[in-house]
Amino acid sequence: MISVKNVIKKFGDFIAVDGLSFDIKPGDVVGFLGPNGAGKSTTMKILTGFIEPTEGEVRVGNMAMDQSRKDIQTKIGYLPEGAPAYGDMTPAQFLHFIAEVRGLKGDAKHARIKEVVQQVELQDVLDKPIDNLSKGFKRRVGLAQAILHDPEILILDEPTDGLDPNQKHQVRQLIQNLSKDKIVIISTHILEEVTAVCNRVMIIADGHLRFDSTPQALLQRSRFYQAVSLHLSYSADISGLAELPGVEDMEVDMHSGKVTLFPEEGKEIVHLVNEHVQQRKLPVDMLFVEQGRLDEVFRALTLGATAR
Ligand SMILES: Nc1ncnc2c1ncn2[C@@H]1O[C@H](COP(=O)(O)OP(=O)(O)OP(=O)(O)O)[C@@H](O)[C@H]1O
Repeated sequence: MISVKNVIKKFGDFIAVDGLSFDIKPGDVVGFLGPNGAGKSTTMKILTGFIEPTEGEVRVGNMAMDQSRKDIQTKIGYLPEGAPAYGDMTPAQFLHFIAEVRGLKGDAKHARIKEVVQQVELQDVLDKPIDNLSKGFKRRVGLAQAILHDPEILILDEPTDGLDPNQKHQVRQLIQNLSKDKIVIISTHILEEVTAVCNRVMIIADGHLRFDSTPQALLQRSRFYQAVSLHLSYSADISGLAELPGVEDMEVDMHSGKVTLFPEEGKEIVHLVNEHVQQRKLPVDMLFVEQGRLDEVFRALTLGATAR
């Protein structure tokens, strides 16, 4: 369990993190979202003991960060922003070095390195200097060092940044395949990543926590949640759709022929809409229930946050 109480971080007069408090329990895979400069990386650095908060307390289990930093850090794997590494080393050398720092030895060390190299697919670049690798491969080296000692807590600052779509998918699978009693905290700008891998979302803006719940609860805040969209192949009288019980609003895009029906809160309208379409023989070639739009909710929650 990670416990954060009233954490404030100031850089001079500037307040980067402003009174954060939350608990994270084993099994939580937290998506940490926020606009640029919101304080995500700063918070992650505080959670790893990499920098100290100006005020407040971080505890991991029964240990306080300011008293047991080294012991806590043995439990944490951390992928910092940009994945710094020793650029003149090869991934093979770097991972051996990190494995030793993490206390792995002998056969166990070799077996674990081999396993991790396969997991993040580094086989082809093991003997090239890290400096010469592409951004995506550098990121994978960073990820490999973070998971090498199979930590209880994994803190990943934009883990899929710079990866191609296949690698993004693979990293998400890797996170999903981690044992279920770990704590994983991932910062990302990719909103869909959160619904793909996380069971909890925290949104910060201006150093404040603006949202802390499930991805589903985030989607439910969207005006589009459970809305029904349909597409007409040619124009027809659709006025009756807006009159259906449970329909609060209707929007029509004349250009594309797309019609969206917004339900009253908590109402499920798809069956009635479908029935109406059949009865009136409306020329509908596509009809689907919207899942909610994360970008819209994110904007609403972080609106007014200053760019920092
Ligand atoms: N060492 C530092 N000295 C001064 N200001 C800092 C320092 N580190 C971070 N900041 C400032 O604190 C604020 C929060 O930065 P942080 O890197 O935590 O944001 P972030 O949410 O991770 O942003 P991004 O999404 O752009 O990575 C920013 O305004 C940043 O410029």
